[in-house]
Amino acid sequence: MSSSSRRTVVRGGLVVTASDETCADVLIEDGRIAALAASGTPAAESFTADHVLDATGKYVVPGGVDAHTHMEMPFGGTYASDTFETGTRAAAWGGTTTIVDFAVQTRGGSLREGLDAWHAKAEGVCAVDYGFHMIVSDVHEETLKEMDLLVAEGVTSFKQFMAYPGVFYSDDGQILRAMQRAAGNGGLIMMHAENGIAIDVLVQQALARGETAPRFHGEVRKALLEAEATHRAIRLAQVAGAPLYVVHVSVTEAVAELARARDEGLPVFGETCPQYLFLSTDHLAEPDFEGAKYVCSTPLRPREHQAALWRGLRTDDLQVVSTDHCPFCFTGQKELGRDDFSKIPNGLPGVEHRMDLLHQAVVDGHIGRRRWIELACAAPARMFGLYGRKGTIAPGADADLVIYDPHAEQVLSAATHHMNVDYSAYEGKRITGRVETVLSRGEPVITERRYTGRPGHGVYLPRSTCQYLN
Ligand SMILES: NC(=O)NCCC(=O)O
Ligand SMILES: [Zn+2]
Ligand SMILES: [Zn+2]
Repeated sequence: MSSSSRRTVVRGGLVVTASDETCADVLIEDGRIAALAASGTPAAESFTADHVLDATGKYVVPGGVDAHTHMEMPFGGTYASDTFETGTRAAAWGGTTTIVDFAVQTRGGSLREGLDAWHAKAEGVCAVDYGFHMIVSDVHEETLKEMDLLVAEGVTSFKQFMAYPGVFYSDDGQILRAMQRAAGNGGLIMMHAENGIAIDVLVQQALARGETAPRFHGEVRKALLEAEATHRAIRLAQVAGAPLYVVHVSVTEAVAELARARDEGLPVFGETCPQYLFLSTDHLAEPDFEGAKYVCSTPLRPREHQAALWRGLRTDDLQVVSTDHCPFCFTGQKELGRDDFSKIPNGLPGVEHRMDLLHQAVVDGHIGRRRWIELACAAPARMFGLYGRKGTIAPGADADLVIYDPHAEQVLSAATHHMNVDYSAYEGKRITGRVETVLSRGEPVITERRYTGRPGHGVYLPRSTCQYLN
């Protein structure tokens, strides 16, 4: 049966959105949410459907929106090991029904070529819906004009890098010019804020001292150099009159920069990722090259930084939790840097675990239940122009729903995850809570812990501009 003729009712769950918690039945029609009514009331009893899903004792939450993934991303001479097919399937297993991935402009290439290449990778294979940001790694007059065209067609956010000289790096002039363009066309600049020029000096000095192990990746990428770059990005955006979204914030000092800017009234936003909330430099320091599994940039930090990140998430100095999912297998990929940490491909797998890890944060008392949904669903949808359709449960929204069992116990492991990568960054971690059933536009993608989706169900999502600024 196609989604256009399917009527489904989800009965008896606690419907949790970023703003409300109500025991309600949810009626789905033509792939969208048609109505909600308090469970047990005549209005709810009047919902008739071909399919009834019993959510008694469970939560019914919006499908997660992961606004930071890198499927098949080229890095360090290899490619992220999840394809759009495997990565979106793993996302679905974890209750994420929308990803926004990063199309890459190669140096010397146009934005259009990069975007076309990413469309070709994703089209017809995704299990859940997807949109694109654009990585701008070669700012010049043509690129700037192309930014306008992309915003008009629904690619409304652009990532720039203050890190990775010679690869994705932009200097301050290039950043300022892109920000000025975004100020004019409504785009949102997403910034990888680390001082890559200074870091490269420290990398060479460390290697010259024979410091080749994974833990030195964390030591050379200093907290101060993230804070400095965050400060510089904020002030460049201020000069340009542009909004700014800082990705993968990992240190106390960077949160402070964001908080100060927001107190000044600047349209500045921040994202962190589960790895900075749950993992630390202890993992990077694991012996026998095991630390390579945890090499990502910004790097994992000493545990002391986690309190500031949690506080930022509670006080709204940080608005979004995304995964920065960028998996590389330990065997054959992370191993490229066995003798030189700077050759370890940067990135961690995580798209499958974000909803669960943030639910664990609810259980642990770091955040409340509605804040969980705000950070994982509503805020990323709003930030990247998808809210209304994605990120909430309300009449007219896409019926992207998760039936979530808050009492189930699970242990995260490479043996049971669905990401195409040979290790888990969270191996052995116990989680209270588990995704049971996932609907994407009313279609069952996960049904009581069985995969019932299909490649090609996921559609491309053109996006509007940032809805925090409207
Ligand atoms: N984060 C990371 O280590 N890899 C992906 C690329 C990026 O986001 O900088
Ligand atoms: Zn980055
Ligand atoms: Zn990233």
